[in-house]
Amino acid sequence: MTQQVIDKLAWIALHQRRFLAVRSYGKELFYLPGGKREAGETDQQALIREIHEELSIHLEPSSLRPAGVFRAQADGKAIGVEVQLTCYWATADNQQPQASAEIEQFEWLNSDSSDQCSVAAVKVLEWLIEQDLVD
Ligand SMILES: Nc1nc2c([nH]c(=O)n2[C@H]2C[C@H](O)[C@@H](COP(=O)(O)OP(=O)(O)OP(=O)(O)O)O2)c(=O)[nH]1
Repeated sequence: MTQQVIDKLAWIALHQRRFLAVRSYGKELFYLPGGKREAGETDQQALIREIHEELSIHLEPSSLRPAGVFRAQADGKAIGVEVQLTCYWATADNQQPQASAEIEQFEWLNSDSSDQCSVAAVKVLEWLIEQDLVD
């Protein structure tokens, strides 16, 4: 059996020991913002495009730094289909996030909200707690 992995990029944004999470229309759980590469895109280009589409925020290209890679069961997919989140730190320009495109809601979450997050997002959250970056 071939194992299916959905490869995605994600942005870890922190504010007052909370992390930024988004929920798409029609979905129950919150995700880390980000998405899949399009043909020919670098990680940087894909992440900047996705974050602009989802939150109307422009990430500064030179600020992107790898944070970690996290893999878990993909929300809403058949058992065994996994999502791999290649996560980056990045500085945004001065804008506040605005939910746009497919995003219905964004929230700054902490560990109290892990039951509202996808398994992959919880993995990132657990790592942020270990690093003492989120409460
Ligand atoms: N960006 C992101 N995606 C996540 C997280 N957790 C998680 O399970 N996913 C999953 C949800 C989907 O099963 C999978 C692919 O998401 P997607 O939005 O690119 O794809 P989709 O299957 O919903 O839609 P499509 O693009 O194939 O039309 O990624 C997360 O924290 N962040």
